[in-house]
Amino acid sequence: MERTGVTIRVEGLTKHFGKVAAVQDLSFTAGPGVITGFLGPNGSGKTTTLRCLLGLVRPTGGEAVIGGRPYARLADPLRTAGASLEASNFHPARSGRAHLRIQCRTAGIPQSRVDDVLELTGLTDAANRATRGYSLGMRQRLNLATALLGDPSVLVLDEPSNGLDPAGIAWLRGFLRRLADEGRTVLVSSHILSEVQQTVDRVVVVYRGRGVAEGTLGELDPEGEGLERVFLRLTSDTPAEPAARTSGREDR
Ligand SMILES: Nc1ncnc2c1ncn2[C@@H]1O[C@H](COP(=O)(O)OP(=O)(O)OP(=O)(O)O)[C@@H](O)[C@H]1O
Repeated sequence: MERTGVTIRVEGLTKHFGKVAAVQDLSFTAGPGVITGFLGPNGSGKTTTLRCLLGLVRPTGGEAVIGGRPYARLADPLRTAGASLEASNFHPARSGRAHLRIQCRTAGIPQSRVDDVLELTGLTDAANRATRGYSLGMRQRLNLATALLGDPSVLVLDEPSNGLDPAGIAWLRGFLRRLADEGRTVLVSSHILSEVQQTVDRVVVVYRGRGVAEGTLGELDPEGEGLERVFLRLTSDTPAEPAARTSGREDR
């Protein structure tokens, strides 16, 4: 299917929760056909940024837009951007299939998509089981299936590998690659660079709410010192990076 690329753009994004500066003047882009890793340690503002992008949290300043518009002003939001944020609370007695059917009905998406996304995410065999019996990995797959219902051009996935076993992580890698190869924009958050280094093309690294690096993996590690070391250096209090040195402190 021919897709027109849709770019994610975050510009000067700032979000304060009371005295906590969760995100501070963060700017980056994520473009079509590319998997962008959004990386940072716990509490560095990743989820808050993704929530701003999806219109779930109102920024204190700056903007986060999809195809030039805030999520709330997209003409066809579910067909433009699909999201999976943290492990959702599915109704425990409802089957995966029933959950997806309800989502379709609510969003005006044809029910025929349910079987498509079950197949795509490898959940067909478990589709009629109640979600209370789903493992964390199966819940992640159901989250992904839900995000894909509208066949969106943009996918925003918060820690999608959480709960997946090694085979599941390998599957996710190939799956995200296919989605990007179809021309979609894929933004994936993670705690650890080494975890996603085989999956992503580019990374945006945040620390204490601020952007500290953006580029391809090669650009981030020109000296070949190892991505794990680069990540730890960028996201520690060692005064190596100006952005890290000037960032505010907040408590979890
Ligand atoms: N609703 C909220 N109210 C108050 N503080 C919040 C709220 N949401 C997030 N924070 C704070 O903002 C900071 C950034 O949190 P956020 O969840 O965005 O980080 P994260 O990088 O996604 O972390 P993790 O990897 O642990 O999920 C943290 O200090 C967190 O405690």
